[in-house]
Amino acid sequence: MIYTITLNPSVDYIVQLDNLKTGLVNTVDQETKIAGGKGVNVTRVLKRLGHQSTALGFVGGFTGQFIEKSLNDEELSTKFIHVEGDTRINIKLKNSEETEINGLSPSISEDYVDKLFEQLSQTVPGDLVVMAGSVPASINQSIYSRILHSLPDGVQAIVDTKGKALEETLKAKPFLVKPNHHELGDLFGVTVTTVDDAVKYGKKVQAMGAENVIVSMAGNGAVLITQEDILFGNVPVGHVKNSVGAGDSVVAGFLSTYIETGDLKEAFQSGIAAGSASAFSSGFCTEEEVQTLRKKISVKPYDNGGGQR
Ligand SMILES: Nc1ncnc2c1ncn2[C@@H]1O[C@H](COP(=O)(O)OP(=O)(O)O)[C@@H](O)[C@H]1O
Ligand SMILES: O=P(O)(O)OC[C@H]1O[C@](O)(COP(=O)(O)O)[C@@H](O)[C@@H]1O
Repeated sequence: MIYTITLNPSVDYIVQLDNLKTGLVNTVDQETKIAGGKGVNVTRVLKRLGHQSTALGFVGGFTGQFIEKSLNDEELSTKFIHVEGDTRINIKLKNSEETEINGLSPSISEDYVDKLFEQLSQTVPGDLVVMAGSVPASINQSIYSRILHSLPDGVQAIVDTKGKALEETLKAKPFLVKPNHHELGDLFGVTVTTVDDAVKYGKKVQAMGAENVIVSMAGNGAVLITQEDILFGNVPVGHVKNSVGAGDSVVAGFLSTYIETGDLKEAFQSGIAAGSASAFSSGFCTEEEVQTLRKKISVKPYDNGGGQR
């Protein structure tokens, strides 16, 4: 079984507003409301790539109902824990740049966290757990690490988070983490701009405990650091329509091929393809789009001396 955990899901309110005038009344040009949050998006994309998973996490209020209904309409399996308060709304404002305003999550009491641990006690060796997204302020930032320690041997865990939650997670030795270059830089108080930087700081993340590390660098390619190799993959050229969920698609694309082949390099290639396919579409990637883009990506050993900067 595959489980995704979204402690902090969201209703993503994605608006196109080409000519924003601050301090005045604006009317959006286009809008979409979508059930989001990192683990939720991983469950969604996994299904598109032919893999069933169950979305776990906390939802509450009218926004929580919207998320559950949307996912059930998409025939995705969910076992959310219902909390008091409204699940947050995240505004994604698109014009010549993308501005994000993420809402506050509801307060989640320890009883609900205990319920999540109860659900996870059902996991068995061979299962995969994806923990993705921020940790609500009311929950200790070490929760992913606690979850990792609670899982039976033989359950592999992928963690996609940032800041303190990422730092804490590494101590519990996850199978894979996927920071983007901003999140990687923030962890060390530096700016990561080049592939060399991504490799340098990605290796530090590995030394801090992650077995494998993917550093995604938006349009500048991605790096995979495994126990044996350091690989670089280009991203295909295309028009980015909506990058919300592109990183989550990398995780889903990777996982989907990893389950099928057990091959990290193949999985990495699919991850990039899924990320770009989602970025190039107004919603999320389809399997066909991923297969098409996959052929345009070459994954090569990172060459310290050569032209991948
Ligand atoms: N300009 C782009 N061209 C092609 N692919 C892109 C572009 N921007 C993002 N992507 C795809 O989305 C993935 C994730 O983007 P990134 O910005 O690194 O992460 P996140 O969405 O987590 O912030 C990239 O690895 C790539 O596959
Ligand atoms: O939990 P966080 O880190 O605040 O992120 C939540 C946001 O990330 C998303 O999952 C999108 O993530 P990516 O663009 O990185 O794939 C949105 O659906 C959501 O609004």
